[in-house]
Amino acid sequence: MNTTIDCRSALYMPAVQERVLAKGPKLAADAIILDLEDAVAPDVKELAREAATTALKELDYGYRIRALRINGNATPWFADDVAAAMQARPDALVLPKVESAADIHALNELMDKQPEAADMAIWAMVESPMAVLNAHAIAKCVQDCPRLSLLVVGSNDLARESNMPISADRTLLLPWLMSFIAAARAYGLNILDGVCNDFADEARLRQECLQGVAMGMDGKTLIHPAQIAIANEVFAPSASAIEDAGVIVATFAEPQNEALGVVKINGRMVERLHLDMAKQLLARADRLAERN
Ligand SMILES: CC(C)(COP(=O)(O)OP(=O)(O)OC[C@H]1O[C@@H](n2cnc3c(N)ncnc32)[C@H](O)[C@@H]1OP(=O)(O)O)[C@@H](O)C(=O)NCCC(=O)NCCSC(=O)C[C@H](O)C(=O)O
Ligand SMILES: [Mg+2]
Repeated sequence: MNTTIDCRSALYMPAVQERVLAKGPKLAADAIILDLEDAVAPDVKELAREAATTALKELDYGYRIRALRINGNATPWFADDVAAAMQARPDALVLPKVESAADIHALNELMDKQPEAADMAIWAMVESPMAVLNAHAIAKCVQDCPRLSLLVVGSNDLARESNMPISADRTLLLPWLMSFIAAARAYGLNILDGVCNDFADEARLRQECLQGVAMGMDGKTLIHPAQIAIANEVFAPSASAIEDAGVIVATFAEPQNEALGVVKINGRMVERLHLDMAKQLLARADRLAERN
C-alpha cells in the first residue's frame, strides 16, 4: 500500500475561476483537485480546461499533490480533457462516476498510449449504488492498472443516486463507506472521504473527520479553504498517538525485550505488528512536520 501519500486534505477548486486557482500554492491542503466536472457548467467547460492547463503548467504547487478532475468517460468532454491533461501533466487524473472496472480500463488504455502519462496516477471516484456493488471489481483493477492508486468518495452523487439524504451523523451511509474502505485496503489503495457541504459548520466538519479517521479513511475531500486546517489536524497523528508510538519503539529497543515478540505496556499487550505501526506513525508525523 502506498502509505506515503500523506493526503489529509484534498481541496476541490472549480477550474473556471482563475482567481481561485491562483490561491492553490498558498493553501495548506495536501492535494489540490482542479475541477473540470461538476463545479463547471457545460457552456464553460472549454474555458475551465484552458485555465486548469495554464495553472498546472505555470503555478508551483510545492509539496501539494496536483490532481485534475476530468469529466466522465461517457461525456462529450472526456477525450479533450484527457488530451489537455497530457499537456498539463498533473500528478493524478481524478475519474468521476466510476461504476465498473471497464471505466478505469478505458482511461488507462488512453493513458498507456501517452508517454506524458507515465507517472500519472488515476484516482477513481466511487459515488453511486453501482459503485458500492462493484467496489471489489473497481479496486481490483489495480492488478492490471497499477496507476490506480486511490478511491475518492463522492457523497453528493451517492446521496442523489440513492435517494438517501446525507444526515449529520451519516449513519445510514456508513455501511457503504465501509465497503469502499474494505475494497481499497484489500487491494492496497488509499481512500479519501467525501465532502462536507456545510463549510461554515466547523463542528460538523470535525465530527465527519473524526468519523473518517475511525473508519480508516486517509483524508477528506474539501470544498472550501476554511476546512483545510481541521482536516489536517484530525487526520494527522495526534500528540498522544506520537507519544504512545515513541514508548512502543523505546520499549522494544530495551535489551531485555529485543528478542521478544510481545511486551506489556501499561497493562496492554503490544506485539511487533504494533511496533511496525508505531514506526510508520512516527515516520508519517516527521514527514508532516517538515511540510508544516
Ligand atoms: C462553496 C463556494 C461556492 C463558496 O464560495 P465563496 O462564496 O467565494 O466563499 P467565501 O466568500 O467564503 O470564500 C472566501 C475566499 O475563499 C476563496 N475560495 C472559496 N472556495 C475556494 C476553493 N474551493 N478553493 C480555493 N479558494 C476558494 C474565495 O474565492 C474567497 O477568496 P477571496 O475572494 O479572495 O476572499 C466555493 O467554496 C466553491 O466553489 N467550492 C468548491 C465547489 C466545488 O468544487 N464543487 C465540486 C466538488 S464537490 C463534489 O461534488 C464531490 C463529489 O463529486 C460528490 O459527488 O460529492
Ligand atoms: Mg460527484
